[in-house]
Amino acid sequence: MVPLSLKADSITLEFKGRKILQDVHIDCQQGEIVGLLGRNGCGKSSLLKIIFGTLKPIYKYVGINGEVLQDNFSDRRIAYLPQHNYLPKGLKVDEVARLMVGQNQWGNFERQPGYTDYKNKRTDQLSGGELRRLEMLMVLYSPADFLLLDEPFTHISPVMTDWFKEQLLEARKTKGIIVTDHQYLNIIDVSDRIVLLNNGVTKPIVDPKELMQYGYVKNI
Ligand SMILES: Nc1ncnc2c1ncn2[C@@H]1O[C@H](COP(=O)(O)OP(=O)(O)OP(=O)(O)O)[C@@H](O)[C@H]1O
Repeated sequence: MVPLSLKADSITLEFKGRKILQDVHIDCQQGEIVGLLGRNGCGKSSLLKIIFGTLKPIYKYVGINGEVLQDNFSDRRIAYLPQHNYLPKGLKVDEVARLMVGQNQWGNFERQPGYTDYKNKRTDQLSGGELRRLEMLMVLYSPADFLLLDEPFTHISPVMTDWFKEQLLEARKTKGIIVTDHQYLNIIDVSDRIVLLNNGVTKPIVDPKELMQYGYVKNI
């Protein structure tokens, strides 16, 4: 089967006349992990929100295999993990999981300790890290073909980081993933290729040492 291809192109974003993204391009194939790096405030979260459809830019093209997508959150072809916790407080974990997890993924999802340990609780009874792990699991096991993950490594402990990298590689078997985080070594470790967002445009990074030339890291 030919892998699906997500393409975002010509993305231009301004906030109150300040240009954030200038004709940005990024793409991702089913079966690959693309790591998105960039300094604070360069527009990484905005770019993911635009691809997902919750932020309206001046111009965008977002498509899968040439089919233009508008509000990707409504047809669930793309799933998005926002930078901050997204599950409202007071929801029953098992009920919200059944809404978010893909039917064909449920069997694998319901065996995950990140779900079984908390399935009889409410979202406000979990710690920040427990909630983050649950939110990540729900996105990873969603029915979407493509995942956009904003800072999944932030706020989770080292052992959880290793667990999450394994989960990402498992999800990659059937999905395409764009992931951003300032824990750049984890991003480099888990990604098939790296894209740097710098001065409003994306640049492919072939050698991690280029990240020094662009001033993203001092040493690598
Ligand atoms: N709703 C908004 N109104 C005005 N400016 C905004 C808005 N959202 C974001 N910005 C600005 O746009 C720029 C890009 O923000 P964005 O959150 O996309 O950056 P980021 O690369 O994800 O940053 P970080 O790595 O710090 O999370 C920042 O300068 C931010 O202050």
